Amino acid sequence: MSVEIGLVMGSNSDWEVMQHAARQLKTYGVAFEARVVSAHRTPDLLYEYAETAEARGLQAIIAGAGGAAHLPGMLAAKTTIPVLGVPVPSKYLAGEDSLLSIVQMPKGVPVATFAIGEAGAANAALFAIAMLANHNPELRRRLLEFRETQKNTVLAMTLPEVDPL
Ligand SMILES: Nc1c(C(=O)O)ncn1[C@@H]1O[C@H](COP(=O)(O)O)[C@@H](O)[C@H]1O
Repeated sequence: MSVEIGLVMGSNSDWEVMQHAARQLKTYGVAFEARVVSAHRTPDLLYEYAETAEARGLQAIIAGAGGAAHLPGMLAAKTTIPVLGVPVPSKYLAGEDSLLSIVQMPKGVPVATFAIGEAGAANAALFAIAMLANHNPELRRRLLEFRETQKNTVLAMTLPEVDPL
């Protein structure tokens, strides 16, 4: 199966968070490639990655980065393939810097921005899967199945009794 989703991150230190995207994609059997690409440290590679993405058949790029997280925005600047940005928690500012760097794009260069951390990484993958599911009934069926399981998990939740004061 040809690769459909690009999963890129600014450093291998982002993997602990970004693996949650990889695991979702793998669960749904979506072919993806995981790469380290940095706008700051490997700008030429970033250009090459973005410029070849369409020809290589990528349907979306999930890009995670922390701190001055320019990777998603620079990818979006160089390709019209949808870019889904994941703010990776940073050491000193807990990922608020990453979030603001990714979400505050200038008009005309969109990046779909997700939550900070592993929920954002997992949701970016689920969003990419939902995009693919528009043309893939089996993926649509599996997404609905997942939502049903998730709903039943919540409905089965119980809360502890409390003692009176
Ligand atoms: N934000 C970016 C970019 C970029 O946006 O191009 N390249 C690396 N980084 C981020 O720097 C952080 C620290 O990286 P190191 O752990 O390698 O020092 C990572 O969260 C990475 O995403």
